[in-house]
Amino acid sequence: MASISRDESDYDSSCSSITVPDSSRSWMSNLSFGSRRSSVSVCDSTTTDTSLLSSHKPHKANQAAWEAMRRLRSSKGPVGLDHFRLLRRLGSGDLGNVYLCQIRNPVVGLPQCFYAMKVVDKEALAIRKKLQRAEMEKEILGMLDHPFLPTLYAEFEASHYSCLVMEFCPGGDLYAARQRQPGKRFSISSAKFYAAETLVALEYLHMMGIVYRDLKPENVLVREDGHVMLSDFDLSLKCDVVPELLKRYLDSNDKYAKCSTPSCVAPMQPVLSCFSASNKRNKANVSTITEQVNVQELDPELVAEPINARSKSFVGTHEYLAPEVISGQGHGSAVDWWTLGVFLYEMLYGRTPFKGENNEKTLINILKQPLTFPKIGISSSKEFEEMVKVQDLICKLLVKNPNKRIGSLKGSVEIKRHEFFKSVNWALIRSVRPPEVPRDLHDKMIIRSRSALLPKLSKKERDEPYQIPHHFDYF
Ligand SMILES: Nc1ncnc2c1ncn2[C@@H]1O[C@H](COP(=O)(O)OP(=O)(O)OP(=O)(O)O)[C@@H](O)[C@H]1O
Repeated sequence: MASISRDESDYDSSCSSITVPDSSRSWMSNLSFGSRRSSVSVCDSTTTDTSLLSSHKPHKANQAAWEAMRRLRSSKGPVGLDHFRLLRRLGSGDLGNVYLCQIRNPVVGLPQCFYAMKVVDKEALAIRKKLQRAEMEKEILGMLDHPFLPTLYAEFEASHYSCLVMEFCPGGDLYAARQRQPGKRFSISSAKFYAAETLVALEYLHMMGIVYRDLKPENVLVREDGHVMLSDFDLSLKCDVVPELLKRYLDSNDKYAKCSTPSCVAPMQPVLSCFSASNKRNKANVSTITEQVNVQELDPELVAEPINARSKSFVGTHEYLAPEVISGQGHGSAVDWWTLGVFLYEMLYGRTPFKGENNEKTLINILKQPLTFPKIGISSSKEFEEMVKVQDLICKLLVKNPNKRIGSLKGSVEIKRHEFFKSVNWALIRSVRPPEVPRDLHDKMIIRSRSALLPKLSKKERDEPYQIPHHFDYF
């Protein structure tokens, strides 16, 4: 599904108009344009800080694609468009086109690697007041260094185009992968795998102060090794995180209570939080709880997620929007836990839980309709047990009140500890064999060549807007 854009951008202060993306179910028209769902955004203000761009990607240190780029940079200086050969278009979105590419002159001693290059027409985006969204995406990509998130290998300008060179995912996205499953539904074990990896990626983003806000199967790409990579950060919210040690008490009802007394450890680094008002309010509430109950002190836990972040932007994808985003009451990292619930539901049941006849009805359903689960065939008692657990988790993720939603107090740890994920070895999740491995399919000649995975550029596509200017050599 394509994301809805009620959009100026999140990062514009002028926020007045509504932008309808060129594909998918739009907020304005309620028309259905196909199987993809578009993202919406209507703003609040945030600034960008390009000084955060990082050139260190420790987890890529031994990777040929990273090394090739490093050697290219050291032999030729700053990387530019001339150093790449664009092979074909992989896809396009609201901001630009993404191309498959290779380094033009292979680096001696290294295999020829594929990259994905996102090309954004800055002039066109400036007219559509979406330039800051693209800038924010670039800034966020530059910060990331995680196995389930894209690596930004290089970024440069070419004429009025901004180009981001990222890791290429040949396995397509999870929306397309779901369509290939029997009944267009993933098995519980496959859904658990994809949800677990996505949760780990969201956890990292939150610790970096990033609220993703646009989780949906279309934005979860599959790498060559079958592990996932979250893509598309143009709707993400970047804010300051204040890591804190949460001193925990077990009250008489065995519920955790958060301490707000001076005995709590001070933030690890002084940061200006734009959300201090809501911080104060939350802390005041908790303080009342701890004073009233009989408590037993437990080991403190580090919480480094933007739990108290608040944005009033209308962003996301209709079927995935959290109630607090629709109502405009202000939202924070809990929106990602809501979308994780919708994501799990869609993977298991082949549809989203609150989908209405049109976008408006979908939004009303999200706010008002209780959550229900369709009946699906269960073949074993083990599967039944798993279904009960995953339904319990989905119920806890799809709590309409964000303050009562799982993850709202301590972030991802609460979700990781849920019974459904009990069998997941979080530390070794990268070593688990994924449900589908594109590389294996390739090796078995089911897919005869790597290019079979990729759409070819038709002449019409070549002539479309956002095209790279003619003087760039494609092939
Ligand atoms: N790293 C990648 N590897 C393979 N394909 C990719 C990669 N990144 C993006 N794509 C493809 O390109 C398409 C457009 O990419 P992307 O979603 O980042 O663009 P966008 O302009 O930000 O889109 P949106 O309208 O969702 O904001 C995706 O749907 C996907 O099919």
